[in-house]
Amino acid sequence: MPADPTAGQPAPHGAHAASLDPAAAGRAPRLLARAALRDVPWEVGVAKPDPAIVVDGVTRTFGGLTAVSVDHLEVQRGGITGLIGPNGAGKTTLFNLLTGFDQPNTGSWSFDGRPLGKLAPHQVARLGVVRTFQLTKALSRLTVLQNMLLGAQGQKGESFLRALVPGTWRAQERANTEKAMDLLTRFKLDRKKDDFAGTLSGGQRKLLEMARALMSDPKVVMLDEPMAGVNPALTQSLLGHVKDLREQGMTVVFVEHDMDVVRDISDWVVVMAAGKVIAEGPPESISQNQAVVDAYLGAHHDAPLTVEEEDRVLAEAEAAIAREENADGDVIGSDTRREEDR
Ligand SMILES: Nc1ncnc2c1ncn2[C@@H]1O[C@H](COP(=O)(O)OP(=O)(O)OP(=O)(O)O)[C@@H](O)[C@H]1O
Repeated sequence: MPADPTAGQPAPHGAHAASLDPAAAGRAPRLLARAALRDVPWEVGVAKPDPAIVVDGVTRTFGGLTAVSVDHLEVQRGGITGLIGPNGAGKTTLFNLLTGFDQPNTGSWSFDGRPLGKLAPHQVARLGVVRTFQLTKALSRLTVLQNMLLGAQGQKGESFLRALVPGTWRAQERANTEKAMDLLTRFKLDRKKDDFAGTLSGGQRKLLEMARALMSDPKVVMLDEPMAGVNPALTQSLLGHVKDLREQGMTVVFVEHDMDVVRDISDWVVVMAAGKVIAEGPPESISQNQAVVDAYLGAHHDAPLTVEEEDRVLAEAEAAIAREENADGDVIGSDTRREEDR
């Protein structure tokens, strides 16, 4: 736990009590984000010094299943927040709700103090919150460049009056194309600009989707499993791009299953299980958290066990076997089970 006297005491929700450490001024955004969160207690629903997104009482049920039930969650501005949890924990559903792709049964949430509930995805995007999808939504029959231009905000050509003044939208179109090409160059997709998106590899599509999300100059970028299905060479490049977003002052929330990736890039980690937030804290706090270990083991662990988890599971199995041996004295039978366990 942090060496902070208030640790263990939940800060009042929505409080902007702590300000950025003045000594941190002039530091890199990564260090600023870490410094801002340094003294935040590792508690579910804890207030952040400068929250960009605040979620209150959001629930979403499908029939009898509660997919999301989040009492209170704050996302620190300018940091990278990793959202993790076993399969079916409610991560994607929460993303869908926060970005207007789904509607909750109850609850509210805001960005920069502005309520976002009931807004359509394009309205949420216009306010500066954009997302990518677990399965990429790049339109295969459009070229890479056309996909990028679809991501641009405020297409002046769409307005009837402006369409009467072609010069206005031509200038806008030129500016958008220039911006798209800059982004494509940054994401090393510029040479593919005229290829159909459908011909790109899985990893290149992920890059395209991230680049397209940036066309609208977002303030918050929500990435749903940006690394899934991406080959190792592109993973490094994608990771670099996610870190870049923070360097440019954006707030990033991303869903990820690979704990090495989560540890590498997150300033803060939020863990969901069965729709609820069950833990939050810096990456180093998460693997020690019993509720998190239990949630993953309960979900039959879709990711490889850590060495500590493996040791714990083996120790528990050995203790159970020893108990059985003591109970019925059937040493030979137990030894057989022991072999099977190995
Ligand atoms: N449209 C839907 N209709 C019915 N049930 C749904 C729907 N969408 C999600 N669910 C259920 O809600 C729960 C949460 O799903 P969700 O996809 O949000 O989990 P997740 O944490 O993103 O999982 P994963 O890591 O596997 O992507 C799951 O039990 C899922 O089956």
